[in-house]
Amino acid sequence: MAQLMQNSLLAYKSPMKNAVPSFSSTTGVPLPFQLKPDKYNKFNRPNLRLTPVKKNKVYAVLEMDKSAVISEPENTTDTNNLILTNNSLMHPSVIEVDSVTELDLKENGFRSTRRTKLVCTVGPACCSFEQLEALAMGGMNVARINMCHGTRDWHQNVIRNVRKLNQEKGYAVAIMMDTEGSEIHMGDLGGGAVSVKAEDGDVWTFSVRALSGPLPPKTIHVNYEGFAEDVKVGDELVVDGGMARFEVIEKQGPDVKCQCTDPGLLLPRANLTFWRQGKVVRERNAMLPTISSKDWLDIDFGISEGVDFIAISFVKSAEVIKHLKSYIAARSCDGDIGVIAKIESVDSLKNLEDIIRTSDGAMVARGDLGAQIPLEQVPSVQQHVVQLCRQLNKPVIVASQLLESMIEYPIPTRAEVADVSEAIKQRADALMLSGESAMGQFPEKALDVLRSVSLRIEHCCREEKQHESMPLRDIASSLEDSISEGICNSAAQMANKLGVDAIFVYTRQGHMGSLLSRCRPDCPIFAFTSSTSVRRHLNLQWGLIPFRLDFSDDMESNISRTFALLKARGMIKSGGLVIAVSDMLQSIQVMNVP
Ligand SMILES: Nc1ncnc2c1ncn2[C@@H]1O[C@H](COP(=O)(O)OP(=O)(O)O)[C@@H](O)[C@H]1O
Ligand SMILES: C=C(OP(=O)(O)O)C(=O)O
Ligand SMILES: [K+]
Ligand SMILES: [Mg+2]
Repeated sequence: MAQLMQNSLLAYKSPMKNAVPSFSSTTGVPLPFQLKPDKYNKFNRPNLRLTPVKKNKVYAVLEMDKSAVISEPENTTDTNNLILTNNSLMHPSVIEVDSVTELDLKENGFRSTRRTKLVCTVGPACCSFEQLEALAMGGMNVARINMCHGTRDWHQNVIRNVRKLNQEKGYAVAIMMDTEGSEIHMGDLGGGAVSVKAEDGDVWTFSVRALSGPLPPKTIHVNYEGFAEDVKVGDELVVDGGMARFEVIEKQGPDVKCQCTDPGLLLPRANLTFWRQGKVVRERNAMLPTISSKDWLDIDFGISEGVDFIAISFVKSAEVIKHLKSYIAARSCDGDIGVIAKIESVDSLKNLEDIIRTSDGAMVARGDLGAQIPLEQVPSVQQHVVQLCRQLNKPVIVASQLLESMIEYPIPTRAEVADVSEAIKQRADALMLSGESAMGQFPEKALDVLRSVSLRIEHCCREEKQHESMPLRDIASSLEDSISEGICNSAAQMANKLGVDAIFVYTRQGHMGSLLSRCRPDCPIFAFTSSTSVRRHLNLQWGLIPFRLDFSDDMESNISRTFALLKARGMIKSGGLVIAVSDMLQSIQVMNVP
């Protein structure tokens, strides 16, 4: 017995009337089972749909609406048996794509698909399988887990839920693990409180003592041992970039007494910075390793769980990224975990280009960044990082406070919508939700705002031909890379000039896919890869619609097969103009969908 999964596609090869329909794959590997006549007898049965294709050797494609069980033949000489030789039966389908993308392509046509990718931080408000599925349906491309919070068991459960979603529903949601980093932060609040109010004039104790049991009132634990020695009376203590402020009034050994000068809410594990004469103080804490010993354990956990990306907090230099990348290469079996540098400190800005060049992507982590540089500089730093990442062909995420008010309210402020629009106009690869999805009241609504604003703004930019045509630097370091780069740049240029409907890219490692995404062409890019892991990685990049598909070195047959498979599922229509490129055949093909 073999299980035919929902949406399985079978290529139907026997056009003869009343003949035994035989099924084959391009690989032609026979499977050791057959379909009983009564199971397939009538193609108009609700669970089988036959779409004629009449192209090359594929005459039709069968689509399963429901799962079906195929049994071993009772009599192998029975010529009425349907011979299934399609290896795709072992996968959910020949071409793997999730139902949301499929429906979007069917209903809206492929030109109107969303180009900006969406990252959701997973927290208590969205961690169940059903909640994660709702986010995937709402457009989540990447799920981020923040190792600052929660236990490893909790995170493991989230990772498994996302993986199940991908396996069972065809999604390619990537998992990004974000490290805690070793900057100074507060501990959990006493009694499991979600927040406490610091009132104006109140005196609080910030202590580095290991406080066991319930915390005394108005006491906060600080994770960095040198804290009590490094601060001075008169220093300003800023919580979470200004959510509350204190002035250091007295030092008592491990305890630091501080008076609240700006009342506000204290949240568990909020970041702390201390300022002296208008500058962030970087005493010994500047010497703390970027990756703490706890972070290394989390990284080992991430590697063993097979996360797709690891985001490193408070990166100061390219060295740490290099180190982590070689650590991962030595330990992970397929070595395909991308390292994302979080740009959130003064030090990261000093070494920006080196850091980005060494990483597999970057995040403009505006939360902590805004606590380390004057707030009015954050927008220009964001724009600079976004542009630099595009030049260096690294995906970039704009993060933090995009829809902060939606933690509590079902609609965003107009200013938040304007901020989101600006990031979309800058053509960042991805936008990220933090507290909005992790612990807010309206995770799905917040995601929906990002989705609908992205669609709207992208559409406007295309209509008004508003986007800048950024001259792209040459980045290739070998002749082969140079050829790939040239092909992608030209293909994107042609696509814009000819007004093609889509670019198809057959990309084994994802490199050609990302080079095309870097050009930010007017049309969407259908990226076909045989690797499920590459497919997830491509899901962080602007404009790419990643499909999993087995393909051969024969581009002619790859393309006609892709057309047949996509047409059979209504994802493309005859007559559309397509440009195809691949990393096997160094050429650009322009053709109409037959
Ligand atoms: N795994 C988790 N468990 C509990 N709470 C979480 C978790 N992840 C995120 N949160 C909550 O969501 C808020 C926003 O998430 P995030 O921006 O990632 O963290 P932070 O505010 O620490 O920078 C956190 O402050 C925390 O309250
Ligand atoms: C994304 C950020 O990092 P975290 O949420 O881990 O502090 C940030 O600081 O903006
Ligand atoms: K973090
Ligand atoms: Mg941060």
